[in-house]
Amino acid sequence: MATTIFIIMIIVILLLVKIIRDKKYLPGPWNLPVIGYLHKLDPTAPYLTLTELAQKYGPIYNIKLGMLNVAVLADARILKKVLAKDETLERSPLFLIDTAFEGRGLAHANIDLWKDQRKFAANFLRTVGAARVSPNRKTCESLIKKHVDEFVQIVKNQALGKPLDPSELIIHLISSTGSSLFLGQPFSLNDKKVSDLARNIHVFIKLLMIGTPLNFLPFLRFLPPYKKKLALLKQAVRTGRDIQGKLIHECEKSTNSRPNLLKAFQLHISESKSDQVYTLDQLHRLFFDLYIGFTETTITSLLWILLYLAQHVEVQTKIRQELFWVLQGESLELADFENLHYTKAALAEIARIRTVLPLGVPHYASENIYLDGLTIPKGTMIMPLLWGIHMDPKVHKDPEEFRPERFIDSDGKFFKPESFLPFQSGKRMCVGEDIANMVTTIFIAGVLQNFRIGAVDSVPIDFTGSCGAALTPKPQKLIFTKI
Ligand code: HEM
Repeated sequence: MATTIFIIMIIVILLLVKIIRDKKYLPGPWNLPVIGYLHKLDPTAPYLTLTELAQKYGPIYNIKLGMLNVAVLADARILKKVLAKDETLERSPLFLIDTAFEGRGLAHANIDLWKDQRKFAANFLRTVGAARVSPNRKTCESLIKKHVDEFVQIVKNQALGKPLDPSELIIHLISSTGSSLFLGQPFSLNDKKVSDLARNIHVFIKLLMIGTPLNFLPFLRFLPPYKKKLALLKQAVRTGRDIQGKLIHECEKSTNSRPNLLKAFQLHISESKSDQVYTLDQLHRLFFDLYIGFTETTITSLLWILLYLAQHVEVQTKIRQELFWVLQGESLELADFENLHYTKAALAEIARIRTVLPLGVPHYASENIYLDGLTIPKGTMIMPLLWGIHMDPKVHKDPEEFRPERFIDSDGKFFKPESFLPFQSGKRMCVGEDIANMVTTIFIAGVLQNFRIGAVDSVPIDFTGSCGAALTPKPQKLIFTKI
């Protein structure tokens, strides 16, 4: 009996020490054993629950999701400091993500593979002109323009003045731009494989919601609803790999001389000392990651852009006027971008008010992180709460108001405040920032030089969105009329 009481006392003391030690680290709400704070996360909008907690506990706090410690960072300055450290380069273990990516590819690759593949991907993007410093930026610009022109022509010919849900056309625009860019092949409008892949990715990303309990409590996979979800995810991975296998195969057979991922990769297969990295499997996974990165985020961005422009006709007018003055009747060139201050401000405001990745892409503390007197313990998931940063009323006044002017300085020029981080920061920040900005700018210019965008009469635009890994707008119709 005395031994039992002694053991219980030791356990209680150890638990108390742990609780006190945890409290010393970061503030945060009380968590239940095993499930942590999962029961309180809004399953459809976890970024809102986490932003409310930031208002209560401050811009850096700790919660438990399942058994995993999570440091939620809702302050841009702190987030940048944390992501600048080599000890936070790794991705966090998350059951669904690990099941889908198996530590390979690029975006969720284990750290050694990531170092090599990140360099490879950055070089490849430079080669095809999809980077800020590249001799081939003009080629990339023409490629995007060609696809945007195609979009404009289809709307003109088939949907002018009629209610149109633009999502299918946008999916086609972006997925064929992505294929041209990564595989060097322009795919025809009738090639369903390309947009099927993007559609499949959309399903996949919806299933990959970071806040889902299955990510933190893998044993749930044996219960029916989660079992079904896991089966759907595995099916989406199989379908995706099947379609991309066909695309890569077509690329292999092609006589096209444009650079492509396959050629670049094969060059490494012959030069590489390690046959562990440059394998066919890794090529497929890398293509998948680049394709996901490219399609899901830019499709989502373009849809939000159309909805916000449709709601704010005065912003359309200002962008059109700016394009008129800067271009003077000529067509848009990359060199013009730096003079399109209002256009860039409008695009930034849309990226702020509807953050495409509201929970960012989490990292992981592989060592204790010491910062401004705070400690993030080794083994903690680092969650960049991008929504919380972009909607913080202390840094973005009246955050729910759509106001491009907040990105214009006193000289009338576009400026990027520190608290605007749609692509995160640090060594692992998005590799596609530059190409994403090229696509959105060329798109907005192409569309507004040809159309006035409006809501369908008496149907209010729905800005709520639905949240998987990305926050995507709900399907809805708009009207494109001739200017
Ligand atoms: C509006 C468009 C986009 C947004 C908002 C966005 C956002 C992000 C964010 C927040 C990350 C996580 C960075 C980190 O872990 O610190 C990321 C990573 C990544 N993005 Fe993007 N992205 C966009 C477009 C693109 C495009 C066009 C590509 C394709 C070229 C791309 C490819 C990737 C890849 C491969 C990663 C993983 C990087 C790594 O782990 O090293 N993204 N993106």
